[in-house]
Amino acid sequence: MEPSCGSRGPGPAAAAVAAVLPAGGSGERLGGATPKQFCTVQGRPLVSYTVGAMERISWISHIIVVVSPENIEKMNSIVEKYGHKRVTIVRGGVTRHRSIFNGLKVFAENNFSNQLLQKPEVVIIHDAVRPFVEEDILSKVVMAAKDHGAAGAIRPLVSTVIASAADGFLDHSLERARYRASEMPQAFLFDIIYEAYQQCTDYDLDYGTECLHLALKYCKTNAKLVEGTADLWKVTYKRDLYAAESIIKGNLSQQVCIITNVKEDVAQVNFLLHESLKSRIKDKKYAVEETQKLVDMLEKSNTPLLYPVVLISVHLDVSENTSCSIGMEELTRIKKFAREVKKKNILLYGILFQYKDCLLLQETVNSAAALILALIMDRNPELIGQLLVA
Ligand SMILES: Nc1ccn([C@@H]2O[C@H](COP(=O)(O)OP(=O)(O)OP(=O)(O)O)[C@@H](O)[C@H]2O)c(=O)n1
Ligand SMILES: O=P(O)(O)OC[C@@H](O)[C@@H](O)[C@@H](O)CO
Repeated sequence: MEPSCGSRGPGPAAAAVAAVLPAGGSGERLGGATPKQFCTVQGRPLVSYTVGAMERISWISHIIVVVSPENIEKMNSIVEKYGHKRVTIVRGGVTRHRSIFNGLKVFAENNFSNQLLQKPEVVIIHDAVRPFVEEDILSKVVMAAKDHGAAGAIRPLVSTVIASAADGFLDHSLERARYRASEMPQAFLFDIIYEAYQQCTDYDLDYGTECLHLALKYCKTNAKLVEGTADLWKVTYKRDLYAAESIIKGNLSQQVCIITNVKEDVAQVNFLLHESLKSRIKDKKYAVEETQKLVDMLEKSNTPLLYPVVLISVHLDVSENTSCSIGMEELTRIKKFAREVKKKNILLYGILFQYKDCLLLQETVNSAAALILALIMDRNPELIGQLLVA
């Protein structure tokens, strides 16, 4: 008997779109005691970036994060600390498919979680360890799922796929151009993917890796394949975590608020420094503020600091004499202050800008700008409170 795999169109009770993020794995291939979805990048768990990416999309009505039973409390604290909304945490299973199935049940079975959420028309399934997902690809797979029942992001293969014979020698290889790597996000009409999971065998649940396959096998639904972007990759090995950190730092370093003090005698230096920085930073805002006042502002703002905030205090030494005008007492004060604000997730660095010879001003400005960019990019907590000489 043909399984009833739900209608192609949205049911009357259908809400908009929901997302299920499987985050219940142990991350064996990455190694270490902490499952990769909870490994921190810039002090923030990887899963929080992925949840944040989904939250930024207003038409995703609900986000289901599926975690193993022993990590439910940890996930609850992440949701609270980073102010995540529209999130429901669900108990995972021993395999990825079982976790995803559990995530879907929250929309269909009363007794599965303490709240039955309105069934979505379309459900996105996206690995929680794929943090770099943008609205464009999500919109494409959702629209394709609405039209075709299922859709998934794909990417060109980097390596050729080969088949090994029982004796461990090459049996045959596949013509790489005819194949693609199945990535995430994927999207399905809820009724189709839920029916597929209800129909599938334990073997599928325990050994399968492809949701699109379940929709085809059990609901005769050929998923629409959507070309994805290069940053949809999954954090699997340690190198992937380093790559994720580098990308996140790079993104953060393009958002800079340049604070300068207001004293007239340094207006020229401020202007030149801004000019030198603005050619190298995409998304910059300017403000004039004293460092302490800025720290107080950050402290009083009740929005959680999702990332370490980099503050760079530029100390101008315009004295005529050759020796440095900043003594050990001031250096110690700066270091102490930096340690204090570090507890508030603020990384404070110092730049000593010695402006003695106007002929060298532009050179010194460029050196200061290069140091500032390096500090913003590197965000090394070991350098806080140090005074680097431009
Ligand atoms: N029982 C499982 C296994 C995996 N996943 C999730 O499915 C996604 C992709 O799976 P994978 O990369 O294989 O994660 P792990 O199983 O944790 O990795 P490994 O195979 O290296 O242990 C991850 O977000 C992972 O947390 C899950 O929700 N439940
Ligand atoms: O196989 P793993 O459990 O490592 O990761 C899951 C991936 O297979 C899956 O996310 C994509 O291939 C799309 O199905």
